[in-house]
Amino acid sequence: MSEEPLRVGVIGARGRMGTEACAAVDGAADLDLVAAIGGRGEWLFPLADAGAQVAVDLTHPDVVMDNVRFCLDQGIHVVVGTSGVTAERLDTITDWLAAKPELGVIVAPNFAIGAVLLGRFAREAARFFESVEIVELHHAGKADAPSGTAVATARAIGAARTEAGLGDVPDATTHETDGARGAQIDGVHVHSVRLPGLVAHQEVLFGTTGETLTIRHDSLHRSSFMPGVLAAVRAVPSRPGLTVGLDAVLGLE
Ligand SMILES: NC(=O)C1=CN([C@@H]2O[C@H](COP(=O)(O)OP(=O)(O)OC[C@H]3O[C@@H](n4cnc5c(N)ncnc54)[C@H](OP(=O)(O)O)[C@@H]3O)[C@@H](O)[C@H]2O)C=CC1
Ligand SMILES: O=C(O)C1=N[C@H](C(=O)O)C[C@H](O)C1
Repeated sequence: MSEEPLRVGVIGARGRMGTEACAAVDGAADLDLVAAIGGRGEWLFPLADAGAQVAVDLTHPDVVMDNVRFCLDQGIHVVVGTSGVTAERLDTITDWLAAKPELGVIVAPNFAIGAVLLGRFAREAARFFESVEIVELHHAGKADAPSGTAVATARAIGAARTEAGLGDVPDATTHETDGARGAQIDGVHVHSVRLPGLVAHQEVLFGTTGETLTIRHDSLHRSSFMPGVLAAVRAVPSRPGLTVGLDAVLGLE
């Protein structure tokens, strides 16, 4: 006897990612798209009314935490793709989950397999190079800068550098225009480019004496994110607690 399809709701269904995610869920035989919450001004109650078991949040950093809270209160597992989920916010979600031990939340800064691999390769390379900078390039409609992926990558590199006992990256700049060196996240300079025509791209540039290593990932279409979205949706009911990143979901840990 075949299992009942998993009932899934998408929050931010009118958006670029939400539209694509609704189509992907709709096209999966083992998933049932039971609610599509368009965006601003729409109540989340249809998620609960439709009996959604998993909600996918693809909205905006300003509202993502309220959405997660709502879903957990309603007993719904959550897959968060929205950026802006800081370390402090992750702690808050962990606190919420303590009262709902049967529920799972997966926070995925990037659903694309290439981006997940880039994160792993960058972490591995970090200890061998005295310098590193990140350049992230996105479409002009992106609300946040730097991207959530770049923030996660910078943090992972910063942690790997600390673990390896590396000091600050060498930087002799003493005369600069504001912003010329980008943002600094955990000691890593991060530069954000916004251009119509782009989708989502990231380069990590490592440098040491006599050599550089550049690791680049390009999402050329939002379809690149969909296998990761579906994998997270399928995995979250059997992953109680908080999961950050897709590594474990994709069997990479
Ligand atoms: N993890 C990943 O792999 C990926 C993550 N993302 C992230 O997903 C998020 C969405 O991206 P994208 O689809 O491009 O963005 P869009 O702007 O295209 O869509 C955002 C959606 O969220 C809704 N929304 C925005 N603000 C609010 C609000 N204040 N209250 C309720 N709903 C709101 C919008 O509604 P309305 O139509 O009314 O404005 C819209 O439905 C971003 O944070 C982005 O960084 C994107 C790509 C991949
Ligand atoms: O807004 C986007 O488009 C993307 N957002 C995520 C991020 O902030 O890292 C993931 C990907 O880069 C696309």
